[in-house]
Amino acid sequence: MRSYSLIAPAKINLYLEIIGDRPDGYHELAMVMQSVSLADWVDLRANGIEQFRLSCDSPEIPADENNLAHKAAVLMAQRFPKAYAQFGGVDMTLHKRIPVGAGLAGGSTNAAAVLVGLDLMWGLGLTRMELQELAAELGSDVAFCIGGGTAIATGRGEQLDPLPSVDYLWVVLAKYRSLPISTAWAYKTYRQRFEGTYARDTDSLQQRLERVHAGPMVGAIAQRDGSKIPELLYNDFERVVFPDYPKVAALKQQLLDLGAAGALMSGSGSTVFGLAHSQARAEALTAALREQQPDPDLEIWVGQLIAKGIHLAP
Ligand SMILES: C[C@@](CO)(OP(=O)(O)O)[C@H](O)COP(=O)(O)OP(=O)(O)OC[C@H]1O[C@@H](n2ccc(N)nc2=O)[C@H](O)[C@@H]1O
Ligand SMILES: Nc1ncnc2c1ncn2[C@@H]1O[C@H](COP(=O)(O)OP(=O)(O)O)[C@@H](O)[C@H]1O
Repeated sequence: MRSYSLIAPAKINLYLEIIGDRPDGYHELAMVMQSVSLADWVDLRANGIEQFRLSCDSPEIPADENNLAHKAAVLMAQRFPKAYAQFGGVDMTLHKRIPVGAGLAGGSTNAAAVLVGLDLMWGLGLTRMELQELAAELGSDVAFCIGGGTAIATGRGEQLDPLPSVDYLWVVLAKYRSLPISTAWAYKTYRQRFEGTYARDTDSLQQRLERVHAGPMVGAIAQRDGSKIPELLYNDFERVVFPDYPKVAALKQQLLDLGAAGALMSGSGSTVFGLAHSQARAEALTAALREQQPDPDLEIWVGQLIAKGIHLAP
């Protein structure tokens, strides 16, 4: 086929623990990642020339070679030069719905969509594992975005172990448009403020990883215990973001006060999400939040936790 439309879902982190420094300057993580129904659309159209071109409906992100989707296409061309020479490049169109600097992996999921789309277009037949290995070269979260769903993510975030779906839960996502947070800033600040706190932990890294695998959040998901999951949400990044961005902390409290079953900041922020046990409750929560905060700067989406990553548009 000469063109593909792919749906690229955002992610949230149901659990995020920073468990150590790594020699490569990154951080060792123990996370539970979760795809949500809020998604971008990524259109790919073969252009018959050896060039990748990108356009995007959001002025907030680069529409050039700095875009992570463009970087994904260049990586595919480098790895599969024969296919590139045979099929040529693509025109990529990003229809952005996922906010930027939101802790929702908007850039990562666009890059994942380009990897999956070019694999299909060029007939490469790459396995999930091969796609994830390419993805990890582009960013720590890109590998998860390929298959999505619910998964434990360790290492830099690219080592994945699938978990049973929690698609029986609903989510309300809320973010101040004018308040993006840089992932690099969040990690740097965490290191400055808390360096040594994980080093003082007497458990070895292996023991800490095992503890997370055997931890209550993973247990609740494995047992399909939807009532426990909202109580077990956790994110270390709240420790650096909340003191510097009190509006984000207040938003989480507001979601809880309005009856969210649980609430948490996603990734390095600034999105805060609330969980609900039904669509009706999620919509009631959205309406109550909107009524309390008519501020147009506050964007709110209602959605579902979903069991898939990149997929073809219907
Ligand atoms: C925090 C998380 C949680 O899911 O998500 P976001 O809030 O960005 O969505 C991720 O770890 C973000 O992953 P991603 O956005 O792919 O990160 P990268 O591009 O690889 O790295 C961006 C920056 O974060 C730092 N980084 C990233 C991952 C990691 N395990 N340790 C780090 O220290 C890197 O040093 C770099 O400065
Ligand atoms: N396709 C893309 N979509 C979104 N952001 C992108 C993309 N390509 C590059 N970026 C850049 O990545 C940075 C943040 O990315 P994003 O994925 O939105 O944040 P987060 O890591 O918090 O989820 C921004 O500086 C943005 O300009």
